[in-house]
Amino acid sequence: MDKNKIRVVKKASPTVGSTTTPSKPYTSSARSPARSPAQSSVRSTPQSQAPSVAKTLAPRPDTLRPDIKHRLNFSSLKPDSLAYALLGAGQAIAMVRDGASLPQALSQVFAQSAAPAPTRGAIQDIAYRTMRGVGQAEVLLAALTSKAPEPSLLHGLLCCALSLLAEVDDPAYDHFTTVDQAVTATGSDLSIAHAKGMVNAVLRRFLRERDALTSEANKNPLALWNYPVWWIEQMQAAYPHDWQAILSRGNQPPPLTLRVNQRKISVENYLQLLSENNIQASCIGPVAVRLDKPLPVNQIPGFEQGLVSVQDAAAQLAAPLLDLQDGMRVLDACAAPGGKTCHLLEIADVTVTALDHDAKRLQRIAQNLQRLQLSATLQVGDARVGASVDGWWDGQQFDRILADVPCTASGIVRRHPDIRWLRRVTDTDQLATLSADILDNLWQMLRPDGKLLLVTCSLWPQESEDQAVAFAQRNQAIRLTAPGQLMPMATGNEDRDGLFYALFQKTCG
Ligand SMILES: C[S@@+](CC[C@H](N)C(=O)[O-])C[C@H]1O[C@@H](n2cnc3c(N)ncnc32)[C@H](O)[C@@H]1O
Repeated sequence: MDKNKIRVVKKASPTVGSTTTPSKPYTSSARSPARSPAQSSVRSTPQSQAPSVAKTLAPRPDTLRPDIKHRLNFSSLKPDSLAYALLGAGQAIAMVRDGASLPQALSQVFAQSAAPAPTRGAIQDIAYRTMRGVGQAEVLLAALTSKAPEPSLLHGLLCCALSLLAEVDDPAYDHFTTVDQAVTATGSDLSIAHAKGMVNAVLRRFLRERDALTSEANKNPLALWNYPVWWIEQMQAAYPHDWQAILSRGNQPPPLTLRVNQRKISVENYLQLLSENNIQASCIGPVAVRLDKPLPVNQIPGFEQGLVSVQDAAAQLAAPLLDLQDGMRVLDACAAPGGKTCHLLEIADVTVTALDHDAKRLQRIAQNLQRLQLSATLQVGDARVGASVDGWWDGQQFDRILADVPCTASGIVRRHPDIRWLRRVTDTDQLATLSADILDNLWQMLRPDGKLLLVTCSLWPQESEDQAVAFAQRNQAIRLTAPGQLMPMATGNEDRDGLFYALFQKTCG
């Protein structure tokens, strides 16, 4: 085999880009909260310590710069080469530095290339590996170069190569092959070909001096923890005793956890089906099954037939907390892509309205419902309005409301390692204000004695416990038992993201 060909990556991250794809809309809702109230109804009958470096990771503008829109020229590279994958991953990293989410960036890169599936897998894998260590790569790059490499593609490519070279135990790619292929990738694109010599020199020097350079870089918290400094400080303030462990957990690759659809199969029988397909897995929740090794969804037995969905174990707690009875009217108020909507329908014969202000994301609920052969009313609309004349609500109160409100997503960073670089320090308060407006509006839509479940995937108290306390006070809501702040865990069978749950009941009077 050609030594430069992509070999099977040992630690693939197949969950990326799957049904838990992160949400640029979380960000955009914070930045443009004044979206017009809705609109059409879609009915589905479905069926900073080193300032120079910190600056390079500072918040990006929302619009991609022209050099980021640069069309890559893959034509001189073999489609199954590591050089091809490095060029694609480098462009994706450059786009994230410029404000795109990683899944968005990867889909743009894929749209530009005719890469075969294994190369796409490698591009995605390298991009996610890089994202999990991009703070260190940036600090190293600053130490290895006299000025920031330009254009962004060159910077992104160097970050990818350095991240792969920084892997000491069981590296994904042979280090000398990585250097050779990074130089080939540089030479293949006219916009960066001039820097071939520099790339070669920087990467070879890193290999020679790796230990010294890495230990020097790690004196900088940006490199050591791989989070923006404001994020580290916010974590220290919120969790003074275990902030280091929480930050470290966020840099680990996530597991692939499935929710077994009990309408179709029992957990026991599904585990048996996996075993018959030589797939090792364990049960980590009432209907949560974690695969020992993540797999692309099209290789998961029964996925297309709706036996299972991809959903983190902590997220699987939402639907059961609502204490559903057959025949109830349920509003899932921030519903897309519909993970929790579908779970509601799997556990009871309820009538669900799934609302989201993002029509495109709403389509993903329709796809999920269809795969699972479930049915809901899909509604484009703003959860902050609805009780008014021009709102989307028909005026009939709901028995149950699920409010999985937009948030910073600070509890799910292991799945979305790009989020921390896309957030701004002001996002937490902005999103908390937006969510408070949503919650107050939804409360009017709940029947007396009805229950509302607040969910966030945040670790910041402003979005979670503080929000719950303030909401209960404003609305005289009764607070019922719920898990509260669940910290991200990855020990034994406790393997979950960091979510927050607060359950409220409306008084009858
Ligand atoms: C945390 S995600 C929901 C995840 C979903 N519940 C699930 O389990 O798959 C938050 C959702 O809120 C939506 N959203 C944000 N602001 C909104 C608003 N004002 N009205 C309705 N939906 C909104 C976003 O588009 C996003 O899809």
